Amino acid sequence: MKLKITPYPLAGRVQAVVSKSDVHRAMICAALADRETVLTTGASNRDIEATAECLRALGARLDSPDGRRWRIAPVTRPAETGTIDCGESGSTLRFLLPLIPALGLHRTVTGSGRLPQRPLSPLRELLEEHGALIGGETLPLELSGGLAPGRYSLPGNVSSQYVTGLLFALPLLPGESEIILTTPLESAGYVEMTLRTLRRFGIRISPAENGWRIPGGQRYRSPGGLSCEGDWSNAAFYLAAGALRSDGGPVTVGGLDPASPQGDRAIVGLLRRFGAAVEETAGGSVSVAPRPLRGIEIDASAIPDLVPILAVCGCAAEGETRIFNAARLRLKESDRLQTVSAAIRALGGHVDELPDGLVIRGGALSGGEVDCANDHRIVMSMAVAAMLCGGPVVLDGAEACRKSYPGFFDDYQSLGGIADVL
Ligand SMILES: O=C(O)C1=C[C@@H](OP(=O)(O)O)[C@@H](O)[C@H](O)C1
Ligand SMILES: C=C(OP(=O)(O)O)C(=O)O
Repeated sequence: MKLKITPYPLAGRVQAVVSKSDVHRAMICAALADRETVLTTGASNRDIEATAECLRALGARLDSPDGRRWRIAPVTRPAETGTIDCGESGSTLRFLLPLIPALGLHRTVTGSGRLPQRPLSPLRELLEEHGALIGGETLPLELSGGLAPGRYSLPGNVSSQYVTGLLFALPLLPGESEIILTTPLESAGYVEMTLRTLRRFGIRISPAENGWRIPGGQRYRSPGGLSCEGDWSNAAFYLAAGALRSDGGPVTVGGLDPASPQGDRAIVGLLRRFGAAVEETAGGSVSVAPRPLRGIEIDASAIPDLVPILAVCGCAAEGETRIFNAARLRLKESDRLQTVSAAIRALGGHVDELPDGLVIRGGALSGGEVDCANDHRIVMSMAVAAMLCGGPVVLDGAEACRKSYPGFFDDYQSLGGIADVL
């Protein structure tokens, strides 16, 4: 779908959508638990649907009678074989892969879009070392065998999703296991989210030197009901929009927990460092109003998903914005260092692509057509970048926002944005 955006300053209030990261974790724990769980999530998205479908294929029962809550009955007697389709969701794939051998199941695991190209080593090798049998070079993979408790050593800078996947599976094994990180952990907030959800389901995990110790033989215990939290990653698009034009804003996003373990909460401090006026209220709202912005240096190791929108902020800031420690961005739904650079250039901006980062020079944007590369975060960041353009912007492939935020353009229009299907 091609969408034409007519530049207009956004202002007003929207409610945060649910964090898909929080929902994936809660759904998986609920599917492993001792009794039914009701999750309150609000509206769903493609990635959440992918996890739900995969958990069904593992033998859990999930239904969402009102589209805002999920009733999840745990895996009881799973079928011997079957296929689990992770769609385009990297989290779903990396979180569920270790569970298949841990539960002693035989499954074909598949996925689409860029997922087959996204890395699975060293998770795959670790699982094979510990007894899993994995057939196929890339997706679809055939998994069987079992998983033995023990020492799981892996680097911390490829994807934190590997660590999360192991943290779900290892408590189910008959003996104690350890996860040892051989390099410092990036995206650490996501592992904090995992540990918090595991605690809510009664799973004990203790920190150890460079990793965690995981007692075996544990049972997931359902808390009965659980509410998933608002998404700082997607809120960041609209919070940034509040800062970008002197004749726009303020933009307020409600439903955000200031104490959330989500690393992307860092958007508040980053927008302040750019120079924006940011106000947080006790009720969980954040309001951002424009001020003159200046370029800053940003270490992206803990906040990979913020990079596309931070690059757009860089376009609106005076001077240079440098984003570093972002090599992992090449392994997402698109090679985001390349696709963000190409998109900003297509709109007339100035950006240099480095092996592990971006340098953006602020200045006026003209407008133009952007290939969104089937990447939701490119769609949403460039819809916001359109506010900075002198002429219209055409987003080619705007439907990719369904991966995490299907209502993105409804909210865009409620803030005054002008988006027309071509
Ligand atoms: O655990 C999660 O929910 C996620 C972890 C991050 O990935 P990496 O750890 O691979 O950076 C992030 O980019 C992704 O959108 C969601
Ligand atoms: C990288 C992302 O998700 P995933 O890895 O789950 O596909 C994302 O949402 O930006």
